[in-house]
Amino acid sequence: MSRISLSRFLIEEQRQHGALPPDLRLLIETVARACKAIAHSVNKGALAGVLGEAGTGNVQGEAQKKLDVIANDILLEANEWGGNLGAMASEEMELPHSIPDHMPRGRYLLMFDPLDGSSNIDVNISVGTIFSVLEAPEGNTQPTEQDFLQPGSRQVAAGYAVYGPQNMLVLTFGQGVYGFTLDRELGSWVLTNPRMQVPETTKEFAINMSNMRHWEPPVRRYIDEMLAGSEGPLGKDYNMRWVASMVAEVHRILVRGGVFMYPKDARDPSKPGKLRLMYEGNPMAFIVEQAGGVATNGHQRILDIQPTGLHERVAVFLGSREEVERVTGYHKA
Ligand SMILES: O=P(O)(O)OC[C@H]1O[C@](O)(COP(=O)(O)O)[C@@H](O)[C@@H]1O
Ligand SMILES: [Mg+2]
Ligand SMILES: [Mg+2]
Repeated sequence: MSRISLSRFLIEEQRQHGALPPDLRLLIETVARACKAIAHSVNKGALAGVLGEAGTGNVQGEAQKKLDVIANDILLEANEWGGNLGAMASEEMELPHSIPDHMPRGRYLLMFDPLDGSSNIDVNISVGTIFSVLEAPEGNTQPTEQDFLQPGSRQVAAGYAVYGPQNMLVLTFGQGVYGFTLDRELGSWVLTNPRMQVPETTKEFAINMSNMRHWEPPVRRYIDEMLAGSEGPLGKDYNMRWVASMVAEVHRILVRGGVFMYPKDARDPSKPGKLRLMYEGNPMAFIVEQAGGVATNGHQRILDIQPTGLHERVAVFLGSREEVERVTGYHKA
């Protein structure tokens, strides 16, 4: 079988669909290279002394793990010299990081969650990287935070890497979703999952059930109905999974279907959810929609939300069409 590397795939994609400008292709290659370096650190774990706390906090008041900081630095360094970016924003940085004057600049804006699911690092469960690419407003060579605040429907590319039993990279440019597996010996990403599709129906859901008492009535109703199984109104038995790494949950849903939820809850009424819109909600919503699934905040399509802040939170319901439409309908009822 002839193997299709990421580089070959990107060049063919450019030729066939014309949807992939050369500078975007190079940007994706740079991010993919950075993810390979992050995979290397994650996979080495204790052998490289990268487990445990960094002893610092991020802008959102969360304690940073060593690997949160390492992954952030790897992405910054790789992309600073890539020549295709105006600025980068990250979960781990309060403000956007502009490309310094002496470095080559480009027209794109890159956002990332350098290490998603960090609570799983020290227990050897899958973690990942999530990224989203926007175009800077035309002619703007010094992008500011304001320039990042575009709805997710304007993303030109999005993807995630999952560092697990296999390291995988999943990408979309708005022409379907493609998955690559890292060949660790050769160091190359190889196309293994062309045209990934989320099955329309499912019997599997993912939610942190320990938050049940804080949920809003539509979410309680939906979960109660699923828990009632074949004796309840939905007429089927459901299974539940909760990895606590959004990348791992979304990857499972892309492979075998399911519905993932992190709803708004009453613990902090000022926040519309736990997950971050710009570098968790939007890229995952773009990927899921491109794979035939649905992604909403319970009320509207995530990709239609007009962001107001770089680290804004969002409620997330995503995955198999039938289930996401059902729970979204309950919010509207
Ligand atoms: O610990 P909880 O409340 O179940 O939250 C788990 C969620 O938090 C996250 O870990 C947030 O990501 P970070 O590790 O990047 O902060 C999601 O990946 C996951 O879905
Ligand atoms: Mg995250
Ligand atoms: Mg993170």
